Amino acid sequence: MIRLSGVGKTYADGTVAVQAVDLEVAAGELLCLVGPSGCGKSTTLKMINRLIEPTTGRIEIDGRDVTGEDPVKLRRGIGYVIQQVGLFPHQKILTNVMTVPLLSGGSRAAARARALELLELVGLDPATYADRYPHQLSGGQRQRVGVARALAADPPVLLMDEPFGAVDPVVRVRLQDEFRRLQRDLGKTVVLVTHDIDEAVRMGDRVAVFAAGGRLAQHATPAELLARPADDFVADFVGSERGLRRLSVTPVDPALLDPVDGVRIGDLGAAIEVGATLEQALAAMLRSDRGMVAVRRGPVMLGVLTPDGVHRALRASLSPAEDTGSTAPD
Ligand SMILES: Nc1ncnc2c1ncn2[C@@H]1O[C@H](COP(=O)(O)OP(=O)(O)OP(=O)(O)O)[C@@H](O)[C@H]1O
Repeated sequence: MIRLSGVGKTYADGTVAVQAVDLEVAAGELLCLVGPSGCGKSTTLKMINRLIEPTTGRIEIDGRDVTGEDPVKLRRGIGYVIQQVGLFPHQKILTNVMTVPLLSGGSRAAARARALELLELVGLDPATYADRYPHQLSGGQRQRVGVARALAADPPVLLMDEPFGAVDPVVRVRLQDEFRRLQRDLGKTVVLVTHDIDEAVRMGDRVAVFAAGGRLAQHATPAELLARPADDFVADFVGSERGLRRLSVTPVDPALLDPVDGVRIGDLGAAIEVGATLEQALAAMLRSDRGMVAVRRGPVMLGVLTPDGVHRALRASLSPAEDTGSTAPD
């Protein structure tokens, strides 16, 4: 859906912000751009909606070369969410969300109905919040309005620059989870910039790690990135806790469970649903103080997961080519 081919940006003063980057984002996928300060993440994002013109390369959305399009029209079809939400301070929340549909020529009644629906969708009760002004909201609530406003024109693509940067860690995790659910439900294609590796691996279907000088160091799924960093820079950036982080991005694999037969009911401890991550499985084991946890799909018991099973699941989550530590067949 979005394809960057050899896209680079050198600013007028000679600063190389982005070096020939190749990236693809499939329809409905969420890609996180992550890396240290000044490595070209925002520049890359802004080249997609032509707030910044690339010096080299080509950007396509749905096969259309966007460099040939009218930037204003292009931006109406691409939602944009930034950290300082940029709400109009003297307009009510409802009016703020209605702005884009009105600009696109929709009727007032339709824009209003859509805005009310979106406020509901992002978890802001319209009865309470629609008539408030931005300064009467908390940072997290303003961020939700920013997301509602970006969704108002129903764009297939959303670009987000540190969208949850201004809120405290607890609210941040909640917003991340809620947004991820919303994005999956609505099937939006999202490119999200963050400097936080935890946010990147938590939210991204794929993660692009940028290094100094706008070099794309690695583009991979969170599990691959944490298991096999491409070089020392990425290994350092994902941190020494990457082993632990892998637990939170690796789902429980039903094929790797031990059979439930022969396990005494009293030894089973807690039960988790099959979609859970290994981190949630371990947390359940620790909570129930047992060396295993039952895994079920609805009412059906699939098997039990043990710490050894967790280890096997981590090994199995690597693609065969990457699993250099695997034993040779006998
Ligand atoms: N208008 C400009 N003129 C010259 N250099 C610029 C300009 N805008 C950005 N830069 C430089 O380009 C590089 C990349 O900047 P960019 O904002 O894309 O980085 P970033 O990864 O988003 O950083 P941060 O996480 O700090 O926001 C930086 O070295 C920055 O100083």
